[in-house]
Amino acid sequence: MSLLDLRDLSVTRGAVPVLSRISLAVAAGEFVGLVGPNGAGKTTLLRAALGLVAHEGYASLSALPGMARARQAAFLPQTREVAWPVSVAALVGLGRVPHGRKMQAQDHQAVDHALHRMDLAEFRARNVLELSGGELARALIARVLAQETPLLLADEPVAGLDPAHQIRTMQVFRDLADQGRGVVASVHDLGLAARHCTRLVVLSGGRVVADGAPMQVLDDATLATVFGIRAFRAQSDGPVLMPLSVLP
Ligand SMILES: Nc1ncnc2c1ncn2[C@@H]1O[C@H](COP(=O)(O)OP(=O)(O)OP(=O)(O)O)[C@@H](O)[C@H]1O
Repeated sequence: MSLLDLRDLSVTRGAVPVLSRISLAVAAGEFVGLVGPNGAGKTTLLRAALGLVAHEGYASLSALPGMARARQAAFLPQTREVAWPVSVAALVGLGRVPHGRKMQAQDHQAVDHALHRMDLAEFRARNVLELSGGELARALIARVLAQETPLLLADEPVAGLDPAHQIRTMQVFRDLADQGRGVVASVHDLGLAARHCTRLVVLSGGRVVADGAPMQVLDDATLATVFGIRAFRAQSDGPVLMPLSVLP
């Protein structure tokens, strides 16, 4: 069964087509990495899939009423601004709002679990306005984890995290997929994407230009034509891909 179904999804900004007839289904058990150069349409695709951007075509989530959609899919936006001086635990607890009741034991458990997964247990009482950029990014990821939805959509979740927390976050997402949930995340680091995702979708110029197993998708031709780079490949406890140089 698909957790997300997009059919002929198109978005136009002004007179400019930003997404052109994207068809994509995401099943339980998949961790889909959305990769592509700056401006390829990754953010627009995630937002249109959620119905946050006017679009043509069909997006299964956008057809749902707000609260039902928030119980089906959690969304981590690219911007990480928090305006209120609340505790980390209170921020993460906002992930429980779609479950629509006063916080109960299972809600507190979900918050604790999310804090632990993002290595934030010691920060739970800290004012979010006093976190570093990476700590705040992790707190916002914890919030979407606490939402405990079948599907998680994340826009550049590992940007700004240190290497250990990048790997840990990608592993958390992979674990969610392995446990039968679905994750779609835009990722610029092709090495992390190749290593942790079960599937990569390559966007370029608002179109899907490749879709499949990570190391097959990131072949020399795609790296050259879409990203303008060449890369080193190896195997070491899984696939290794290291961008090496920009092609002339
Ligand atoms: N409100 C807007 N008005 C006009 N053009 C827009 C608007 N929002 C986005 N675009 C354009 O749509 C295209 C896709 O933008 P989008 O943010 O989806 O790309 P992206 O793949 O997420 O890029 P990045 O990797 O830089 O975050 C870009 O060319 C961008 O300039």
